Amino acid sequence: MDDVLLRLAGVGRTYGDREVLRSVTLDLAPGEIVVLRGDNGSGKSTLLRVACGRERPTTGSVLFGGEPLDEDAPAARTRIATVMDTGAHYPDLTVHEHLMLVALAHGLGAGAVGAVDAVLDEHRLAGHADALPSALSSGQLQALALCAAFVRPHDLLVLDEPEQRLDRHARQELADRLAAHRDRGTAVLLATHHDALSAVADRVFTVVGGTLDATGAGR
Ligand SMILES: Nc1ncnc2c1ncn2[C@@H]1O[C@H](COP(=O)(O)OP(=O)(O)OP(=O)(O)O)[C@@H](O)[C@H]1O
Repeated sequence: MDDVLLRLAGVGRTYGDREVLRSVTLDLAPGEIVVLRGDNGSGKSTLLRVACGRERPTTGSVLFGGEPLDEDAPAARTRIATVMDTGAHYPDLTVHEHLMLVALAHGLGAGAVGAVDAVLDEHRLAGHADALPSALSSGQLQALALCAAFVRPHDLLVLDEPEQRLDRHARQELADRLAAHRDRGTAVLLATHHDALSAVADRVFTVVGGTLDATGAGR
C-alpha cells in the first residue's frame, strides 16, 4: 500500500438516474502525474471531484493514504490541493493578502512571506501583488488560483483544466512546474485538453462515457 497514495476502486457516480462514472479503478503513486483527457461531458470533472473528496462516489471507494477519503477528513484538507475553477475571492483583499491567508492557514508561519513571494514570482504575478481581484485579467485570476494551490503544503494536486485562460508561455511553465513537483514526490491528477500538459504525464487516460480507457501512454 506504501506506493499508492490515492486509490479509486470500482467508483461509480450517478446524478438521479444518470450514470456519469462507471466502475473507475485507478491507483496514483507519490511522484506520479496522471492525465485525464476526453470529450466535453465525458466525466473528467466528476471524477476529479470524487478523487479529491469533494463528492462521494455512489458506488465503490476512494482511499487516500489507505484511509477512506472524505472532504472533512484532516488528510483531505491538509494534503490535497485543488484547482477546480478560479475560485471565490474576497473583493477587499489583495493578491498578496489572499496568498498570505492561505499560507498562514496551512501552517507556514514565519515562512509564509517567502513562500508567497516565490510563488508570485513563478507565476508572473509579483507586479500585481497589491492588486485587488477585480483588477486582474482572467488569466491572472487563474494564475492566482494556481498560486493558492502551490503555496500550501500538498502531497496530491487535483487540477481541472488548469491551463484554462493561460497563454502559451504560462501553459508551458505550468507543465514544467508540475514535472518539478512530481520529481519531488507530489502526485498529480489532472484533466486537460492541452498537449503541453499531457506531455509531462506518466500515464494518460481517456475518459469515455464515464469509464477510463487504459490505452493512454505516458512520457
Ligand atoms: N451535479 C450534477 N448534476 C447532474 N448532472 C451532472 C452534474 N455534474 C455533472 N453532470 C453531468 O455529468 C456529465 C459529466 O460532466 P463532467 O463535468 O464530469 O464532464 P467533463 O468531462 O469534465 O466535461 P468538460 O470537458 O466539458 O469539462 C455531464 O453530462 C454533466 O451534465
